[in-house]
Amino acid sequence: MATIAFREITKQYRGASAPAVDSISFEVPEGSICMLVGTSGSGKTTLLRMVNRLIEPSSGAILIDGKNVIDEDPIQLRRHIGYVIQQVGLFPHMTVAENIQVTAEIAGGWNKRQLANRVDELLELVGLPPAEYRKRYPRQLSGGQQQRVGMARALANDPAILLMDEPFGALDAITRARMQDELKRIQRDVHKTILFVSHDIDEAFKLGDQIAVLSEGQLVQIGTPVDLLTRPANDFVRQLVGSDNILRQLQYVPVSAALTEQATNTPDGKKISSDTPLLEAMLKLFESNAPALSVQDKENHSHLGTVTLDSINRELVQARRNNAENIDLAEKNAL
Ligand SMILES: Nc1ncnc2c1ncn2[C@@H]1O[C@H](COP(=O)(O)OP(=O)(O)OP(=O)(O)O)[C@@H](O)[C@H]1O
Repeated sequence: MATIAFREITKQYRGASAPAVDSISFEVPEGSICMLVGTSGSGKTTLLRMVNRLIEPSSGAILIDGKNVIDEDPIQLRRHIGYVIQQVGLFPHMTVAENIQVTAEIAGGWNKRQLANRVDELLELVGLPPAEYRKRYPRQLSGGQQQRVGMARALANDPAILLMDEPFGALDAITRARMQDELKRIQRDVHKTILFVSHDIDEAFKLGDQIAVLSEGQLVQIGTPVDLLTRPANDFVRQLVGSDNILRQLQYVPVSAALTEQATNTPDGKKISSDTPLLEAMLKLFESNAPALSVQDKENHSHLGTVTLDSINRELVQARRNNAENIDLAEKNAL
């Protein structure tokens, strides 16, 4: 596992009037997924590609476990960082197995049997039964299957870091949702530190432990999905993440935000974990016809309070009010 730390990282392309990435600092904790979102041209890909030095920074530092990537040999560095892009880039004349093992072969240190075992293990991991897919050629795969092979190839060397640049951008909505679920499942096993560029805010919410919002080369806000929804730094973030969108609030804000003050037990003992989204709590209240649910700490299961339809409604109204006040404040400040 590895931590990535950006320290005032800047990229000024020659001849450009402003930096593409402008003194950005933040950290991606090891084993977490950080989503990079923002409008087109805001610097997401540039930031991502500076990590494996496909693009050289103009100033600042990128530290991987405290070591500046600039001090590393770029080829060595790339062997330890998986890279997945939209145009998967499989070699058409090589089988699936050959495409996957090529990265491990380049890195060296594997014998034939180990390589074959590794390929099968990775194919299993990405959900392609080895016996069926090992010998196929890329043209015999669907777009989603090619993307799975791309993932397997990126994981072949067991890198601590994965860089993903709109990997699912070219897939239809259903396949994309399936790939997102697969990535979440794989991440539960492999615990990589993942930096993921996305144009799809729902994808960012679904996958991100953190979401970094970029605009014109600057980091506007970084936080958890719920941070961004409930405390957007400005109007740009509010619009981008849809903080006014009630359904999104219900989907992502946890019940712990809507506790009633009285920490009393519910009469029939219906329980719910504190990280359950409001929407799920509402459905459970409707389904069970219970007046309230007991909210339990997601770690130690202690009783934190209760949640009711009223308390959920109160939270939503309060969130709307906060949003309206923030808009007023932003407008006043702009005058
Ligand atoms: N090689 C380059 N030379 C000069 N300018 C570049 C180069 N690559 C990117 N840029 C500029 O840098 C800025 C940031 O580009 P970048 O591709 O990082 O943005 P992005 O947020 O990934 O965009 P998109 O979402 O459209 O892919 C843009 O203004 C782009 O025109």
